[in-house]
Amino acid sequence: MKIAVLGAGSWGTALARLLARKGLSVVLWARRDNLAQEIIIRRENPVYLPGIRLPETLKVTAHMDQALSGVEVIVLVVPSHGLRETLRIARDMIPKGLRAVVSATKGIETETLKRMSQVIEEEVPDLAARVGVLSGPSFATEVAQEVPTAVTVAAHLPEVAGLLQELFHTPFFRVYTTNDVVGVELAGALKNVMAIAAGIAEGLGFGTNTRAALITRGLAEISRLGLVLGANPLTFAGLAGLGDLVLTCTGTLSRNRQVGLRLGRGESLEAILASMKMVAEGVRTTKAAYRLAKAQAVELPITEKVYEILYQGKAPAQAVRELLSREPKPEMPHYMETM
Ligand SMILES: NC(=O)C1=CN([C@@H]2O[C@H](COP(=O)(O)OP(=O)(O)OC[C@H]3O[C@@H](n4cnc5c(N)ncnc54)[C@H](OP(=O)(O)O)[C@@H]3O)[C@@H](O)[C@H]2O)C=CC1
Ligand SMILES: O=C(CO)COP(=O)(O)O
Repeated sequence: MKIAVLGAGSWGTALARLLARKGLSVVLWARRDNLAQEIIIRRENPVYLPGIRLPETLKVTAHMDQALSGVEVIVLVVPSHGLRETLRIARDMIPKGLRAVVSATKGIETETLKRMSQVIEEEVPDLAARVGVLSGPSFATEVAQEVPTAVTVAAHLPEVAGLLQELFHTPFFRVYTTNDVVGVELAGALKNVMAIAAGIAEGLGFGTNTRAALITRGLAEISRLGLVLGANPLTFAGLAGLGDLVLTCTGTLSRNRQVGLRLGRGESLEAILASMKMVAEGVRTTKAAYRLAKAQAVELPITEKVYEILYQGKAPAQAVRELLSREPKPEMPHYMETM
């Protein structure tokens, strides 16, 4: 089976490596030819996944027609703000016999408030039935080091989920399936907002109590919005939900948590972003989540404070004071209380 991985950042490179190591025929598409050439010559992605040797069999190109020629599965791993543009380049070259397209991107489009699978369905309607989503706690570097990892694949059709499960499964990469596409996508996107919040708390010098509170109340917030948008609430207790939330709020490898950490220590967002080569999806997702919450009239207090810090210049310490001085309330919504 031939597979195209579109996006030669850390995650695209790690997933392409995983698939190629399984003996599959894999082409990695980079949008810049100089990066593609560097990867081919060095057998390593020096910009996004340094120090990881890539298999000789892995093909790399910056030409979309070459990447998509004869493929049966497409893996989309460009940042969320580049997905629509990438699909527009690719759509006329997608072979008729494509069996599945899977998004490994974690984000929500800021302008349209659409999830990545919705963007795919909109840009390439013929593929709507064959869309899947891969998400869960999985730092690219650790996957490339073959550290035991478990993730979730979501698809509306069981045969698509099954195909993708078999495709990605390895002795170190365990893949579960679900049909809750909405829940898995929202969980993967929104945890990045909470990772920024957890980083801010750490940057301000708070401790593990604060982090645990943010993870738990963050999960409540994600579930609240997810429920309104049609997700299965149990998804948020799974790998794409709690699993990824814990990973990104605690893991030093998280770029979103790093952004928060530096904000909490007093750096400006502009300076932080200017110094980063890699994407921190949570910065854009905060704006999307804030807008979604307003549109759906759902209360997201942590997201709202992260939004004010990122986009309205609020001082992190002031945001924390405001968060804590909100009116006391029950932990669970009334309809979930047993007495
Ligand atoms: N890294 C990780 O551990 C994980 C990441 N993800 C998700 O995967 C997605 C990709 O992230 P990741 O690989 O880490 O990102 P990186 O920051 O490592 O790399 C970004 C890649 O996307 C390319 N790119 C940037 N802007 C565009 C655009 N507008 N159109 C097309 N390509 C573009 C970059 O190319 P160029 O060099 O030319 O700028 C680069 O190849 C994100 O949604 C992320 O949340 C999910 C799980 C794990
Ligand atoms: O999504 C991720 C791990 O599951 C990666 O998180 P960061 O983008 O914060 O590094």
